[in-house]
Amino acid sequence: MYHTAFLDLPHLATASGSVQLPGSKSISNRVLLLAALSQGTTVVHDVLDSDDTRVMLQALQQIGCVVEPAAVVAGQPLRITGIDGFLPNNARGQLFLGNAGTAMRPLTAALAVLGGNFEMTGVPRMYERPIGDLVDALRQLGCKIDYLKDEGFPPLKIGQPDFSQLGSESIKVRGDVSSQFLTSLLMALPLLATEQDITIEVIGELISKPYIHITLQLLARFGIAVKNDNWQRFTIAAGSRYQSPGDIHVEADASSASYFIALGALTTGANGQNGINVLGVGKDSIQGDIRFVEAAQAMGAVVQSGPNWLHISRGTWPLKAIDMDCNHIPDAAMTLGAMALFADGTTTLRNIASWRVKETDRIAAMANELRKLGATVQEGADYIRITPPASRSDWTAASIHTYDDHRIAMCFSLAAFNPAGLPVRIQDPQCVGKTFPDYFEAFFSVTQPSEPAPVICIDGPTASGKGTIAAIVAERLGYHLLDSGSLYRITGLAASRAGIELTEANAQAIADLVSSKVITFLPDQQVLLDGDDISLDIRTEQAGMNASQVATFPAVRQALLQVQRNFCRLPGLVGDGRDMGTTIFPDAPLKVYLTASVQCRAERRYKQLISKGLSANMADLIADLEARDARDINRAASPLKPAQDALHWDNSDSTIDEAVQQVLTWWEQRQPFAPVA
Ligand SMILES: O=C(O)C1=C[C@@H](OP(=O)(O)O)[C@@H](O)[C@H](O)C1
Ligand SMILES: C=C(OP(=O)(O)O)C(=O)O
Repeated sequence: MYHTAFLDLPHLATASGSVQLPGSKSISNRVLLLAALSQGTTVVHDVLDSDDTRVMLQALQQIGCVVEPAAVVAGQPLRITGIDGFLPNNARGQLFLGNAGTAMRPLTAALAVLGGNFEMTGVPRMYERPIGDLVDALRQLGCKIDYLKDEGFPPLKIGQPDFSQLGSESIKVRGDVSSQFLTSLLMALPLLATEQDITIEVIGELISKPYIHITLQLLARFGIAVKNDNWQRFTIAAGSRYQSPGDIHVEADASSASYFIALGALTTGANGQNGINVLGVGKDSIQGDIRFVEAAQAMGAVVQSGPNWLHISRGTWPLKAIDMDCNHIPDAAMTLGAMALFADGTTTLRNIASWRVKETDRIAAMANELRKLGATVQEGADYIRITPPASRSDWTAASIHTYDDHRIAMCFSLAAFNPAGLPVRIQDPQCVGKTFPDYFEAFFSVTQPSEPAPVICIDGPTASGKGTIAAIVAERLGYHLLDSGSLYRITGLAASRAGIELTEANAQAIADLVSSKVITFLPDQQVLLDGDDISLDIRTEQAGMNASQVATFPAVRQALLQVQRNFCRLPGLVGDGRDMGTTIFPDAPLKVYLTASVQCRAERRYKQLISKGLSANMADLIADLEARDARDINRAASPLKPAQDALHWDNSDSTIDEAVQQVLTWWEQRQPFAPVA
């Protein structure tokens, strides 16, 4: 996940390949709660690991469930041992539910029926998301729920219910603000339907109906039968008791699939590959958002599908504008808003009033951000109408505000395929953590830029501070990092570990070996070789000697040129070394040449050595640095010298922060985004 303040997506040209999507949020949080209420242990496979499921899991542990392991571990199932319909004595506490509607609402209903003493809290936006219709319905039953702040909104306080007046009348709930209220009752009321049937009656139009279908399907898996009379009355049979199904598998998230379905519809592939494969969810999905496929087809996408896969490629181009009632796909419909940027006319998305009470006011947010890109947008209480920029020159480079809404961030990544060749800035990219923490990594794994990904070169003499500064700049921008100075050490180490003798005769074998390795530079000078931490191993004296040996082999030098260029990947690269700007990336858009006086560099080295408890002598250090500079400057291959177009920074009297800030300012000056006010 990217934790940067913003993430710049360079202009993108093509997309192809496969993405395995993470688990469905809606299924994960339902399954976790149902397993928690059940008798027995449920083994949950492929559960989503994200902010929304983390708050649910934490809350379930607080109410007395045993969860093993305590948090999701990739590739491992979760074992949940339920409370079998009863809270432990004296169950109480404060539950933090972030901004997860699928945690706040269903847990409120379940705990209000079970009768614990709980405070239900969340992030500030959660306190603006309605819950009054659910509270009203639960109060009809005899549940005790108080508002701790504003009437009709969390935070809430749940107390002991009194079911003595419970009669045979149906429980009424409004269905036109959020279907999650009905879902919450459907999951909580089996706990009460031991002696008698319980009927829920929906008042007003039921929105987001397919989510009720998910709820009913999963209730059935946990042994609860519900009679559905035309989506108006739902009857839970007397004698209900939650029973674990044993193993249960969470399919991939159909709403998350929408971004990749759109990607397939928008793009052509590169290198003869065509289209995007989405793995983990397919035509048999129980999730309503799978019907986004039909909407994408209506706009021109060509989609093939199997039980748990989809293949999407571009069909009609430009896309066809549509006019669609999107009530059944409220989340995925936002992706249609982004696709509308590429349509041949005006697209209207209707019956989406619920957008206004989700992570943010999504109608207003989509309208604002689409306008920034050059679209003409009209919004109403429950619709949005989008006309794409009239021509290429009407597109503008936009810095997209994301309103702490994962879907805004994900939707607007698609704008990087604009016909105007413009990059797109996504602010606060970590908001995708709500449902798809690795969204941008997945996105970059199947997209290709129109120009090589941007590179910032930071060259300079030894001990000028370039390594530290490059690492911080890379971290701030979310870019990859290349510490080219350590590549010969890494090559020498890789060869010795593979048992290859470091001789000229083996030069090609060494070159092939290093080309096949995955080398990763992390901040704080950590280096990984195929995932193994080799940071210390490459710093030994032996590693230094091996490095000088392999550095004399032309085949190795040639291979390393390509290895270094391969670091230039989305979203961008910061490379530090001596010949980044002159030889390796001569076309880089920013080249910095960092210097510092010999005296100053020697002092830094001195302090470094002393702080590690090593002995040091200033005169020797100065002599060493001077000799090293002379060697670097005078060597025949790629000598140390500033590129002609490099910007110079003398680091003798500046702090690391100042140098980092300078590089970032130079970089920002090259971006077309309007400065953030
Ligand atoms: O039940 C669910 O899992 C959901 C229902 C929908 O909400 P509304 O019913 O409020 O539209 C949807 O937007 C949300 O992301 C998940
Ligand atoms: C509306 C959403 O979330 P929540 O489950 O919090 O309602 C969403 O994921 O788009």
